[in-house]
Amino acid sequence: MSSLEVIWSDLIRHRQDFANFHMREAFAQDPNRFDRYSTEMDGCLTLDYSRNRIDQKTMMLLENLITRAGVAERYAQMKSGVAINNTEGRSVLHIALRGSVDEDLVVDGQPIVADINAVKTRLYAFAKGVRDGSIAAHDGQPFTDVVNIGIGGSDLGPHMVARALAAYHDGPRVHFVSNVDGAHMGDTLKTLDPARTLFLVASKTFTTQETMTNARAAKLWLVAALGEAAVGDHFAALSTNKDAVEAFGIGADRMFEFWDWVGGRYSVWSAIGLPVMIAIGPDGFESFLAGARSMDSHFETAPFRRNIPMLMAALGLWYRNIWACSSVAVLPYDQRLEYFADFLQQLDMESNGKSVRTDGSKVLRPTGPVIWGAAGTNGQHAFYQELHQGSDITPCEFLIAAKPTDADAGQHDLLLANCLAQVEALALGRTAEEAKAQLEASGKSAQEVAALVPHKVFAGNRPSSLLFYDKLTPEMLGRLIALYEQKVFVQGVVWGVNSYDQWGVELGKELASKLAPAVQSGDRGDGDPAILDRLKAYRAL
Ligand SMILES: O=P(O)(O)OC[C@H]1O[C@](O)(CO)[C@@H](O)[C@@H]1O
Repeated sequence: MSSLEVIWSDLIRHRQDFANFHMREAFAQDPNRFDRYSTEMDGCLTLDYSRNRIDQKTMMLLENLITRAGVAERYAQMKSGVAINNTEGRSVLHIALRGSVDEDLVVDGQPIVADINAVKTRLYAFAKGVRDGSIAAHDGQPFTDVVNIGIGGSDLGPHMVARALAAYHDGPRVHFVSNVDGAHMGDTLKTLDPARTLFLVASKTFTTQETMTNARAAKLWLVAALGEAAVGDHFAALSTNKDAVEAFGIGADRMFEFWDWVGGRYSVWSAIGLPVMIAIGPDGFESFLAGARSMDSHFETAPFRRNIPMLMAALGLWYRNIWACSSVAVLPYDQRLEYFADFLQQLDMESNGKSVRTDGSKVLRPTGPVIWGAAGTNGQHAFYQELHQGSDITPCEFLIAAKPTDADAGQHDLLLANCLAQVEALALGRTAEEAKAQLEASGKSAQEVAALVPHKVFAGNRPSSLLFYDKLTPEMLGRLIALYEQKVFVQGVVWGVNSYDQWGVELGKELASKLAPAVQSGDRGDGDPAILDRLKAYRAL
């Protein structure tokens, strides 16, 4: 058995030590449990993981697992430009976009830091121009609205970030259209004036069916109102595919490139961040990058028990592989992080939702869990019932700021109280005695008490971690995203998968492209007859 498998076996055996574990007793017996199982970074971000089914031995075994899996070695390879995305023969260097690699790093013969800086200079100049009106619409007047057309990594990152940083917007309004459902574009355009609207076509490949269809729809809408001559002024492209951008009719001066070594779901730090640059300005974007850079350096240098991404990855492995938890709930108590779980869904599930290892052999144990969640307190009134009393155990990751971004009328105190109450309730639960006492105090008869007690008992002992941050600034958001990117990296290395390809998305894309002409023309073509017959039936409706 390999040394890694020995640690896995130790972890499986160690689970039995928790047969009688309850967080209630763990806290009662150890007044220092919070100090023992929490850590902070730069005085602005704390991870409290004390409400988990863990003890010192768990943490020691998980640290061994991560060390033996070669996480540090893999990260060194990633940083030096080794093509760790082996199925696509690509380096993985999104960390370079935030300045976390050597200045003189050369990839495929190119000094990439110089390339990054050159494109960033152009992006910032463009963003500034759009913001101050020096880059104007066809009629010479400033743009008031910017529509980003993209999907997946070319939408989720910038959309989530733009929403999260709403308090810092001082540029034109930004909108995001992703779905090929015409209602998405239609509803967005209804609110806009073509003369004042700039479109950013965001697509790494510039071939994605949804994005190209939506981009053509936007072009038709614009041309119908302003004429063909306006297209050059009202469109820009964010892509790695120069030829396709030119073929669409967007000039080289309006194309902002990025590179094959930036994965779609890791691309918000690149030209794909242009809508954010326009909304909050280049200085704000620099802070966003700086936050991510500080998380990268923390990840590389902090010892395991103080390393926030490592600890979160370790806990995820513990629950996924030893406790067979199939999902993780991400619960930001921050309305502006309402798209955070959607973003993490792609980041985590497209990265680690894999069944084969980098060498093509089958994975040995379950990999990436389902990631889901919603902003608190709304989630409390939707799915928390299941979190507290459902038959599955779902580890929860809570996020909350110490301070609100805007002054409020005391709402933030209530938000914080709700968040802490949930964390507490999940961990401690409510015993039958407590439920009984409460019911008796409310004047219920003995019969009613007996009938209600089973429903009022909360088992507790439900795991959660809490990320407590100072304030949702661009800098903090950069830290949080990089934290999750690094967490996903660590788990991918331990499972032995390639976290940077996404072949699982391809089959559906291929079939949709094949079926599209048949749907459009009604012709059976060479598609699956069963599907085509069903299409005919739909059409007849
Ligand atoms: O930026 P593109 O090339 O349009 O791709 C969009 C998205 O499509 C995917 O390939 C699959 O959803 C993602 O990895 C990517 O972020």
